[in-house]
This record gives sequence, structure tokens and C-alpha cells, in this order.
Amino acid sequence: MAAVMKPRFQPPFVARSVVIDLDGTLIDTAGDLAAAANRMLAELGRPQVELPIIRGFIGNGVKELVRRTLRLMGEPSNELVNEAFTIYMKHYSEHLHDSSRPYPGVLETVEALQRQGRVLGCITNKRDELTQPLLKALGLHHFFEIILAGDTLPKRKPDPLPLLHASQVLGIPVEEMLLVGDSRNDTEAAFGAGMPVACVTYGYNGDQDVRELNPDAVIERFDELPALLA
Ligand SMILES: O=C(O)COP(=O)(O)O
Ligand SMILES: [Mg+2]
Repeated sequence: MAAVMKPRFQPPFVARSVVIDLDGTLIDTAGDLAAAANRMLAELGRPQVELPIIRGFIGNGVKELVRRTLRLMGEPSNELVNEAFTIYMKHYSEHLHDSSRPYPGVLETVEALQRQGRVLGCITNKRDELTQPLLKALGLHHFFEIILAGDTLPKRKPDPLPLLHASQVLGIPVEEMLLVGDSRNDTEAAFGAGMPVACVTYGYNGDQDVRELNPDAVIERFDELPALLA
């Protein structure tokens, strides 16, 4: 059987709709995510962990971040993960935007894209109860026609389901959309859905350069995006 090849796209992208990842793409959330992890660890009587380590654990939702953090101190039981997750959620939801801010150029760019008549969406693995207040607090919420969080649908990125769902709800074919993200979860979801994908270099993809993920475009700042669009 012929190997399944990822469809290739190149700028300028049609991008009637631009769907954007949250953590590491729209908003720099690592400081607050790490602070909540350290508050959780303190409450559990465990040692603190440095920000760069926690940064590497972002991308698969808060529960996975909690599990990976605990794993630094030995394989945790599911019970411990659940207990720690409850503690984490309490602290993180109380300090969602102490230091979290949109990356440079984000606000101006989403505004410009909207003015051009492009339909905007936010597709994140972050839980809905965290996503909605964070986007509201930072003045981004009203730009998005669709917001799909990590627990909105039965599957999340890297599964293509959220992208296919957005395409269906918006009535725009996947190849006329563009996903902007920062990690392997984003590129895998886009490849699976047949959607063009651009990666930002400043986000959270562990130690790996996003260019190795083979996205259709790479940008160093969010405001380089409009130049890639038709
Ligand atoms: O919540 C996470 O771990 C990551 O969320 P993201 O999909 O917005 O990067
Ligand atoms: Mg991300």
C-alpha cells in the first residue's frame, strides 16, 4: 500500500479561517503554570521545581503537567495524581493571569486578521474552565468565533478531531483554514486533518526546534503571520 503522505501547502495560505493554539502561541502561560505546580508541590510537602523544567511539561493539558511534575520524584499512583490535580486546579485557577500575557504582536495581529474578514478560532488542550476566563481576562475572547478546549470534544490534539470539528461548524474546508501552533501536538493534528499549519518558534515544544516538525511555515513573531496569508 502506498504510504500516506502529508498534504503540502505553502504560503500564501488562503486561510479564510485561522485557528490558533493557546499556550505557547497566543499567551505565554509558563510562569503561572509553573507557579501553580510549585504551590501544589509545597502543599504536598515536596521539593520545588524550576520553571524551565515545568515549561517542558506543557502541551497535553494540566493533568498531564501534574503527572509529569510528580514523576520527577518517582512514579506517582493514580490516587496521588488525582489529589495533586485537585490542589493544582485550585491554585492555578486563582492565579490564571498573574504573569500570563499575550506574546508580542498577538493582539494587533488578531485584530488585523479579523478586520480582513477571516474567521478566528482558538483550539487548545487547556481545559475549558481555564481557557474561557484566561482569554477573557487578557482581552482575546471576543475575537474567536469558535473556542475548542481540551475537554470540549472526546479527543484533543494531536488527534485531528478538533480541527475537523471546527471546519464542519464553520463550514470552511480544512485546506482553506490555517492552524497556528507551537508544538508537535499542533502539527500532528494538522497533518491528520489535512490542514495547513504554521509554527511559532517561541513557544513550548520541549527542546526540539519546531522546524524539525516539518510545518508548512515557521514564524518567529506572531505579527509575521499576515504576510503569509493571501
Ligand atoms: O494546556 C496545555 O498543556 C497546552 O495547551 P495548548 O494546546 O494551548 O498548547
Ligand atoms: Mg501550545
